[in-house]
Amino acid sequence: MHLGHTHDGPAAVSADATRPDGTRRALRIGLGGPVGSGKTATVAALCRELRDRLSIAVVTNDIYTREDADFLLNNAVLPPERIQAVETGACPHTAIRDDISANLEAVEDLEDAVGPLDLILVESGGDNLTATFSKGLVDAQIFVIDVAGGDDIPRKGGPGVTTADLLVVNKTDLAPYVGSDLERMALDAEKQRGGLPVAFTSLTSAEGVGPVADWVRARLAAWTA
Ligand SMILES: Nc1nc2c(ncn2[C@@H]2O[C@H](COP(=O)(O)OP(=O)(O)OP(=O)(O)O)[C@@H](O)[C@H]2O)c(=O)[nH]1
Repeated sequence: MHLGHTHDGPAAVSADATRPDGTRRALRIGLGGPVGSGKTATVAALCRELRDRLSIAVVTNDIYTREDADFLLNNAVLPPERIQAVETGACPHTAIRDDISANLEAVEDLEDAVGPLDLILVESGGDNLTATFSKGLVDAQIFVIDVAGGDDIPRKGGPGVTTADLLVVNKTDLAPYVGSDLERMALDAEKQRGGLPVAFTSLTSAEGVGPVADWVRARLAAWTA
């Protein structure tokens, strides 16, 4: 399936935006990034920020468990029927890039069960810097790294850092404690990404996810335009 997706920013939309019944399907946004960078925390914060105005569902990917889904359920960020867990049983990036069938099924099941939906967030299992989503699964992707992973990660590059539609550098509150230089991270990210956006976040406060929520709103506006 070719979705005609590009990295040109909010104007980029997929070619097959309609469901078999002719209604517009939800915008699908993937969140990937290294283990522990804050993907689940970002998903939870986005749901809290956007759920009053948008119809949202989430697909989580874990290797052998449903820990991320359980975290979202326990924190009641969405009703249980809006959260689906995929157990990848193997390298997490396989399920989001190579054999996306389980994830596609989860996305379509959610749309059938609780649709119509505006937005589906697909959270990848934690992986390394090379994990990216198939464009057959998501319309746009967010790559989440954190300052505690080292301030040289943007400089090192890799497909997540260089090509994700939005790069999130999370846990800025920890920068003074781990000696990370945020300005250097911003400059390196800018150099690596050729103008694609970067958001610095700290999810220790409720409004910390603001820049990511704004970016999602802009994508959604382009999607529904
Ligand atoms: N100090 C601080 N801690 C954070 C922030 N965001 C997330 N955390 C914490 O970092 C830890 C990992 O966050 P998760 O959201 O589970 O990370 P993840 O990327 O989903 O992890 P995996 O799914 O295991 O790959 C948790 O203890 C969070 O509470 C932040 O902005 N600042």
